[in-house]
Amino acid sequence: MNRSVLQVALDLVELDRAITIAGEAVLGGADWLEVGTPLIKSEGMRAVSALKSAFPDRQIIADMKTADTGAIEVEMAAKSGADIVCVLGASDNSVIAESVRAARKYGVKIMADLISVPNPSGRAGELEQLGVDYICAHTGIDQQMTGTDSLDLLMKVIREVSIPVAAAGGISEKTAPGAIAAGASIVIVGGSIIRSSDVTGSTRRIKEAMNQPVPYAGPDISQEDEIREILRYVSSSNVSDAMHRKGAMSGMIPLCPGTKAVGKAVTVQTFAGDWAKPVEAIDIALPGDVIVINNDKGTHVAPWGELATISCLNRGISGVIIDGAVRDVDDIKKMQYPLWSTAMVPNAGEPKGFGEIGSEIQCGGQTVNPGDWIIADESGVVVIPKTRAYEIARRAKEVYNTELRIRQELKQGKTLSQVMNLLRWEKHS
Ligand SMILES: O=C(CO)[C@H](O)[C@H](O)COP(=O)(O)O
Repeated sequence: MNRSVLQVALDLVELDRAITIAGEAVLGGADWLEVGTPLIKSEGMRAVSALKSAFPDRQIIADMKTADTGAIEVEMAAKSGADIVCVLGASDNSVIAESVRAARKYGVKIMADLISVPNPSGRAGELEQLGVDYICAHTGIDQQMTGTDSLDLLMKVIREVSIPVAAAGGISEKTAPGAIAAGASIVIVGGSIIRSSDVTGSTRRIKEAMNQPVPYAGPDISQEDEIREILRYVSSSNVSDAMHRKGAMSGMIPLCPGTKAVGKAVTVQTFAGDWAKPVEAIDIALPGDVIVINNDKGTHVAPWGELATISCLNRGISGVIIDGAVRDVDDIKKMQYPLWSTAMVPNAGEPKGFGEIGSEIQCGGQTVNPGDWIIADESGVVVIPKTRAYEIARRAKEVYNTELRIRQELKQGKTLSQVMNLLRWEKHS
């Protein structure tokens, strides 16, 4: 292969949307079109034949992820119009050999996907010996969320084979030049194109980036900075979706609607409005943190007010969440400080010094540990366990991007029910 190829992966579940998006991607310069595994599972082989009929001059890749019955699956895909059939590189050699035999018989090519292969560089060489036509160095979507890097895998396998290698897994305009510089002949892009509100523009930008290969220097920000960057633009609702509806506090009212807080939790347990520990937490918290307080169900007396809020502003604390009451509401509203509470009351407590800073607490019905991430906006407050914060932030970004595309389709006149094909996907008992 002389020139690098952009393969757009149509990882969708609706055929009509896949064809529309494929058309937009082709306008932007997509060379090859992949019928993604979710589309094949949802629509079957008719998705392959429909894509081939709609785009007869493009190579159509059927991402079957075949793990058994290689000959049957390759025959089905080939007879439906696929030019290349994707099988799992981790499959037994007998499956690969049968797939290759069937591919030769029906005049199609085999791409072997290295997803989850324990020894990718060794296996890539074996797959070449078994006769596959392309190797795909692929980091799966769930793996990407935990921070696995697809270009690391590409670099491990590229020198092990002489057949063309494809790079796949979260590739974007930023990382595509690195894939080409590392030697990929094919760059496979799904999410960065199909979830874009401007599919044609995103495809064009990735194609242009592929023409300027630059060695990949690894991620340019730390995981913690990436979490903060993502949480600043996604919403608490996006995060709740990413957490399968877990993590939302109940009864939290934003004192200053329109404000947002994002940061790591500094937890405070206090009792009956005792404001000593909440106020001491301001000195312990770092700029960008969020103070999360449990006032042990006391709503008749407030552990927080205006002066504490001024102190928080001065220290750069990102926000305050109180399972309990706040007072001096008018003054805090003037400051437009990000604060959520379950109640308001004028009574102040006493600074007695009971309670604890930095222990596990309950807040709005959720368990919060120090260092857990908090995102709070007008819809409410969501707590993200620190052990999954990177993964959840990246999944929330996927939710956000998916909604960008759906919003675009709504603007074009479709109803939400039509875009989501609700009637088809209703749950059957
Ligand atoms: O095969 C796939 C998932 O199993 C995807 O098609 C592949 O990972 C490319 O999509 P993305 O760019 O979103 O990772």
